[in-house]
Amino acid sequence: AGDAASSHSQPTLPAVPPVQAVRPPPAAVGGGSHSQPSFPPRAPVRAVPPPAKLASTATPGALLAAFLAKADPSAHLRFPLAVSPCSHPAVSCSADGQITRLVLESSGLNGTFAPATLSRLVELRVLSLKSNALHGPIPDLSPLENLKALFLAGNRFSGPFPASVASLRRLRSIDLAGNRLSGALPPGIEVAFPHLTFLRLDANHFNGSLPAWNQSSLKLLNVSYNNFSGPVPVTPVMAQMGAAAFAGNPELCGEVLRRECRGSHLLFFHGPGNNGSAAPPVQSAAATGDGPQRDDISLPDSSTPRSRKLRRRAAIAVAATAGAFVAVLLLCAMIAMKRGKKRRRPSSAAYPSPKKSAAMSEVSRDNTDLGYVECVPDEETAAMMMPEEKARRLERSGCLTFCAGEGASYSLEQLMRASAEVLGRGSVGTTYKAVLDGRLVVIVKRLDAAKIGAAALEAEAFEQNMDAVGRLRHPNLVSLRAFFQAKEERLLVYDYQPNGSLYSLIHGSRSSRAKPLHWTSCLKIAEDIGQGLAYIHQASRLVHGNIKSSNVLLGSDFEACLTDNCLAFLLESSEVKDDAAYRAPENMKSNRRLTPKSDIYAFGILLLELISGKPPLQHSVLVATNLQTYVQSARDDEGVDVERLSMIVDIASACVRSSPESRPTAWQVLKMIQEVKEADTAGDNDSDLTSNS
Ligand SMILES: Nc1ncnc2c1ncn2[C@@H]1O[C@H](COP(=O)(O)OP(=O)(O)OP(=O)(O)O)[C@@H](O)[C@H]1O
Repeated sequence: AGDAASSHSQPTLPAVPPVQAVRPPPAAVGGGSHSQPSFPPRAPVRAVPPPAKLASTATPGALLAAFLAKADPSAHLRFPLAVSPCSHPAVSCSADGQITRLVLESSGLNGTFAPATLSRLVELRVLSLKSNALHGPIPDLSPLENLKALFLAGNRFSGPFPASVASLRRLRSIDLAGNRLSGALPPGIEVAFPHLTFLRLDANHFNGSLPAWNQSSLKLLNVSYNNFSGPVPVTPVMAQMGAAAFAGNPELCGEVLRRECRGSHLLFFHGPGNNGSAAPPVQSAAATGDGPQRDDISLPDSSTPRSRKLRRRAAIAVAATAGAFVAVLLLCAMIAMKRGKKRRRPSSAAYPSPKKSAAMSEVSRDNTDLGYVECVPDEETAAMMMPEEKARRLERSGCLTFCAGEGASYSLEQLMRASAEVLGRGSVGTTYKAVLDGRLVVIVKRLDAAKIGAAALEAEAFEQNMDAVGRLRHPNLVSLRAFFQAKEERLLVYDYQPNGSLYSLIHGSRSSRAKPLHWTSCLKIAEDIGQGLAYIHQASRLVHGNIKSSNVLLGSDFEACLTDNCLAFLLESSEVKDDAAYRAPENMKSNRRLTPKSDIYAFGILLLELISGKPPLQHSVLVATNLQTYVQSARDDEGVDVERLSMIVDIASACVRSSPESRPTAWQVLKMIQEVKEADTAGDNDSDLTSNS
């Protein structure tokens, strides 16, 4: 139990049940069985000797009582100390009755942490006193040599980083966030914990320089909102954490923060050899053969010093991205998930108990009407655990939202370990393929603020838009599963579509003289896209805004699915750059005022591309082209029924009319395509179905 609970992810800590008025049995003082079923309502809850008088052979129960006497002076936590503490769910014990785990989170402890009390529970593996109001210094904990997880976050502890903690070499998880600890970190702390996986020191008053942590085991580090100064050491591990891990320290500088240090050069990590750890595995799509092989996603050639430098920067940037992603997720792990859109915390606890989190996830899994599960916005939590001026500095921050009807289908730990691979860079950001625990594959789109208007990234607007997009569920749409919103991060998580894009299918591996796709495949794909588009327009009254062959992906059954759905709002204030061929004439100059009729125009262009196998036609070329001849000449070796082919060309022609008002609706387009398809299926010309196979 100790090992499991010592992992860095909060939910592994056992739940603390609601505090009940539990009273000891009349004759159970000093003993008691582990399976004591109930306690008669009599006798005082605690009769505790002061710590100074504790015998060196004091029992675990007596030590715990001594701790509670100071930590809970009003004795509102009615802990059944007269019997063995092992019977309490907050406590785990070894076979010989030694306490190995003590979790007293959000328990209203508002006194001090008395020395020589819990620190004498030498078999402790896990100690969590999170989200109380304990004050004063953290006492000497050096006897706790077996301790693996120490969670003291969200209290009011003051004084320096406890030197005794630095002597606990078995520690893997340390969370001291949200206290009033101050001063410099003890020298050598970067090598004090060989197995460290999780270290949170954020929202304290620490100062001095940052140590160069570089344990390959370290998955989360957060020192934000302190007063650290000087360069952030660019070890591979620290570079992975991303800028958010160091934010809120005005005097910090260096490459990781993209802030030049006064009087010195920016720091760069100069490759393996500096303790040897490597950045997370990131490959270009071209390297793996997965996704379109486009020039713009490859890193610079490494043959020149400049390109090596660029490559290094790119690697650090990608590593930082992955780190930021992980940091955002872990930040969310510290925060309770709440049902629905409720925003205010009902309790004053800075952190939820693991039990609450687990219960929330259960609810969200079971309740598909829920819409989505939302984290408590970070600043609210921060406001409860941080001094006011820090709370003011902390704007809206990390929040994970699962979309319509989704429970958390992957754990934070899985996400933390996910490896990321760049698939490409599109109009709104960079797309990654992330593999969780080597099994679950998701697509993560990291939005690029430089490509997107600031207005679209405004937190409320972004959330509203993504909420609407996240509700779209249709077999021909790639589902948005979750989105993340942090101060400087916007991440979208989609289902992974394993069979590439329609762009690759039509143009990718084919030579310029290759034939277009099989006629029946064309009809099926056209119908699929039409279904997805009609759903968007009709069911949600949204606009797709970016219909093109690279935004049609093929699912596991080769069904065509529209992706990047309804992200037009992200591009409203950006310049029109790419894919002009799909742009309706009325939208040529501006991304504003995209309408369903803009989508219909793009669909018409896509339809022509699909059935001709040729690149999309620019509007100027289109108006001067006889589309019937254009398409028929592309398919003249197929023996496709000319009448049906001409019907599809007619549908496309209607879609690309110059006047938006004269274009059909998505439902009309779909219906017309289905009529052609039905005629084809029931048709008299079976040879159509075997041509071009
Ligand atoms: N859900 C997904 N499943 C599998 N591959 C995907 C998924 N989403 C995107 N991709 C792949 O990632 C590549 C990059 O996608 P991205 O959306 O960033 O660029 P794009 O589609 O070329 O441009 P734009 O952003 O303008 O739509 C795509 O070419 C596609 O092959």
